[in-house]
Amino acid sequence: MKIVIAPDSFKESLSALEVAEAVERGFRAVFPEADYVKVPMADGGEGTVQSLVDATNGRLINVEVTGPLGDPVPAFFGLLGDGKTAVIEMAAASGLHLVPRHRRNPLLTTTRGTGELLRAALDAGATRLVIGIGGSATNDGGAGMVQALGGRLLDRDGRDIGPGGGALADLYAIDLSGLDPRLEHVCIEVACDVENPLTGPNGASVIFGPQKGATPDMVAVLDRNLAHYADVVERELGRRVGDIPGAGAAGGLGAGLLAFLKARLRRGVDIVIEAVQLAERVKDADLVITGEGRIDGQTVFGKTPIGVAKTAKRFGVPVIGIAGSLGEDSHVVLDHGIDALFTIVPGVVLLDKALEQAEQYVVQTARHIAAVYRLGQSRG
Ligand SMILES: Nc1ncnc2c1ncn2[C@@H]1O[C@H](COP(=O)(O)OP(=O)(O)OP(=O)(O)O)[C@@H](O)[C@H]1O
Ligand SMILES: O=C(O)[C@H](O)CO
Repeated sequence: MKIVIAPDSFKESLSALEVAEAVERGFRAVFPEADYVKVPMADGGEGTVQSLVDATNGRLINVEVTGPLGDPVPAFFGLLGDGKTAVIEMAAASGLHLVPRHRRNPLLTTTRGTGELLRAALDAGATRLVIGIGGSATNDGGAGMVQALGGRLLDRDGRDIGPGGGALADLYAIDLSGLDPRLEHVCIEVACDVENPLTGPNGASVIFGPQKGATPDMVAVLDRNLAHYADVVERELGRRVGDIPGAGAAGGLGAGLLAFLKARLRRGVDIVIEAVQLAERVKDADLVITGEGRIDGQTVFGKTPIGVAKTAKRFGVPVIGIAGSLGEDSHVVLDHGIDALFTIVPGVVLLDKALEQAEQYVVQTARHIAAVYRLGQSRG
């Protein structure tokens, strides 16, 4: 019997590999001889680098880069087992968690560090870049990112504009002649955490500016600046990117990646499914187990368990989902390829305890699931 275990991480408690190992332990108590294939998964969000490194026997590479406010921060990216795919979470370099609340100011914060991570990935020999974007402290449209890669964003006097969403007001011309030439030959795939456009009432500044420290007045300036930025990009490069869903992700980094690096935006879980060759691994499985920290009605919108379930269903393989917690509408996932759903918490416990005990709870739940599965087989 072959069992594929392909969960996402449980945020704040377990990495995807840890979840998979715990499931295997629980199942082994009932099916000691089964063949277990662990495939740590992700959807482009936090934990994607770790999962893909774990799933492909790749390695984490640590690099110091420019943080959102210009101070150096320790960051990382993953070089996957194929030696040519690098995986980057922009938040590792330019994330909101890197800026203390009282210093949050998207007029000033920059994605320069994200560009530096991309450069480090090129230095490591990557020819394919997967970039998960979201959770940013920035609203600069990816301006800092392209500057770090050798692009020049100039004001009317031909000087480089400064960092942050505030300085975009000065942008007058764009010169990409100094852009790192290696970028010509790499394929760049971007997973956005949201589908917002660059500007307007659903744009990056209005929807996500406040969480980054923008006051209502700042939001107005930031939105106007991103609109100006998009106009200059269109005039100078002939690319119109502001309305593409995801352009507004990570403070407009989505737009910057599309405009300057000709990146392709894709659903994160689809990128991961491809990178870990999930179809190949599940096609002859008897059972697939997936899961994530919380499963609810939103899970069907591009989250890992559904991506995994759809892949398994292409081969008619049954799928069981497990979650740290189940939201009210979690049953919706039963219409999207998950055949049965379980939560791991054994009783009424405080969230802190649930997070802390997660590993043990997963083992226990997996053991119960395996027992039910055996029962089904014995009636066979
Ligand atoms: N072991 C656990 N027990 C109970 N609840 C958990 C456990 N682990 C995670 N959760 C709950 O699930 C929430 C969301 O976790 P989840 O892993 O689904 O993240 P997410 O925000 O959907 O991540 P992403 O969108 O990046 O995939 C956590 O904040 C936590 O409240
Ligand atoms: O970084 C952000 O702005 C949000 O996570 C949306 O992408």
